[in-house]
Amino acid sequence: MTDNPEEPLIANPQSTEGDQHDGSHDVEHAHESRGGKPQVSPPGLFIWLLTFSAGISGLLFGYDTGVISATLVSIGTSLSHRPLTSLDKSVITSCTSLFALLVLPFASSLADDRGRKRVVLFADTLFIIGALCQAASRTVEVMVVGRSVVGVAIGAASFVTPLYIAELAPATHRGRLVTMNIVFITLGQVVAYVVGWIFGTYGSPETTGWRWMVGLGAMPAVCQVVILLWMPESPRWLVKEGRSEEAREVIARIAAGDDAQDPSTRREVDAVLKNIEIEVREEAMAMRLGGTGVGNGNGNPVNAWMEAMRELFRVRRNRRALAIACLLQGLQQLCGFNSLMYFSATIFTMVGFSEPTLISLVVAVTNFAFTLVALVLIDRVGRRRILLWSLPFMMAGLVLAGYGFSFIELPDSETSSATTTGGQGGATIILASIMIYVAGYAIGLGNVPWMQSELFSLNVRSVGSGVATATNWSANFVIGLTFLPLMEALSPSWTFVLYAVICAVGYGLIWRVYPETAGLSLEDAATLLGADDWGVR
Ligand SMILES: O[C@H]1[C@H](O)[C@@H](O)[C@H](O)[C@@H](O)[C@H]1O
Repeated sequence: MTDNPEEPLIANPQSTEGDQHDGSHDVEHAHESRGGKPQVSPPGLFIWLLTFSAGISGLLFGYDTGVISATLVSIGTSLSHRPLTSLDKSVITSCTSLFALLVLPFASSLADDRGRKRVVLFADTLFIIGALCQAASRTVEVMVVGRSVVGVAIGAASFVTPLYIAELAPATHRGRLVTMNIVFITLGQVVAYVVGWIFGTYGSPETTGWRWMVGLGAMPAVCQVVILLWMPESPRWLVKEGRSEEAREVIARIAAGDDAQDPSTRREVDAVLKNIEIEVREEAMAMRLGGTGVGNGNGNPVNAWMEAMRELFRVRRNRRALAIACLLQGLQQLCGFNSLMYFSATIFTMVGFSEPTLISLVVAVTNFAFTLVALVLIDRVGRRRILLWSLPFMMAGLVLAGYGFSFIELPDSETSSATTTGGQGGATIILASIMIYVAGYAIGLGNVPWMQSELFSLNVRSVGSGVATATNWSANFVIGLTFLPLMEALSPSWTFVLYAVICAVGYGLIWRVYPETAGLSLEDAATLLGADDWGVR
């Protein structure tokens, strides 16, 4: 379908016409109404339940990344009987991103070998162990071990949850359901900031307050284990494992919101299953012809992973999918958003706000509120368009923040703990511009990169998503490490302008190479990239 350059690339999510002309029907959840007008039924209760249970991983991801800022300022001398040094703080913070990064190759190979759901359960076990380990820690070293275990859990969950949801979701609602995961991440960050503020203000931080903050992370993980035990595996993975009958049952349960006994629903189920089977067969054949072995690594997960990696770089459309996914994930972090997530209290102290932790809640709440807006818009507007619309707001916010900082007079060094002699006007401009920037980020770049799995064809979907997620965590690590030194070396104004320049470069690249994938089936979206113009037209 995608070879036709005249084809509309923003498939109307209210219509399935664009998906049906190649014989492989993408009729998920769409029907002809009496008037002959296609109708899309809302996702059924089951698919919402599934998304909700899978989304708890997002809540844990958000909570554990957000809670560290409050924890660090509450620990006092309760670890190793001494105050934390700057090095302790950096190691405690960054070991999480580092381990999130390191686990990805293993998580993606495990997801292919054992299934998506098992990886989510594996991550939960680690979330629980990591939370308890942190809460019980008496020394900095044990705390670092706890944060690293949580890092492994976050890395595995951040990669497999969007994949699991995308493979279960009907095409017409996929964007919205994957965005639900980001809603949970940003909600987790809001909860972490609120919990941090409550325990920091009203608890006894030096003794137990901070232990509660980190220990509470175990609770959602326990709930998720219980719910997920009743949830099915991804039908696409089941077909790949030769378990088509089980896959049919799952697809039927997903379609049951439309009445499973209805003949048109049964036809839908058959069509969706056939579509997946065709893709799995074609890919196995392509791998054989390409001389990359039998396509399953002869039963050895490491060989299978290596084969999939070779396939990822050998085939043009896979390389392109990878380039786009890594571009978006890298940009999501290099635009500087998480420097606000981790250091907003520091920034607001610097510009002279008296309640910096409360003000920094503005960042988390704006991020959450505009992720909800994205939830409504994403399938209607489309991924490419929403990015091209929101990036200019981010750039404007960053440049304006840079301008606001020019009113603030900082002492010569120590930007992190400085007080300001600047006027109220500068502080207000900075707060308003940061809100514009965060809103733009949450609508586009905060969630679109996580739609990455729809760019890849099935045989490389898991490794491709893994590499792209690794790009995200590497860039996250770099931003966390360089923000404060950059503020000192370049000045706050130029640091924010630098992030604006990165966004501008990203805008150009997205405009050039990122095609619209909204409303397409995962199979069609992956095919789009084979076109000469990268599918952008
Ligand atoms: O999509 C999420 C979300 O935008 C979070 O707020 C951010 O902290 C994460 O780094 C990102 O991956």
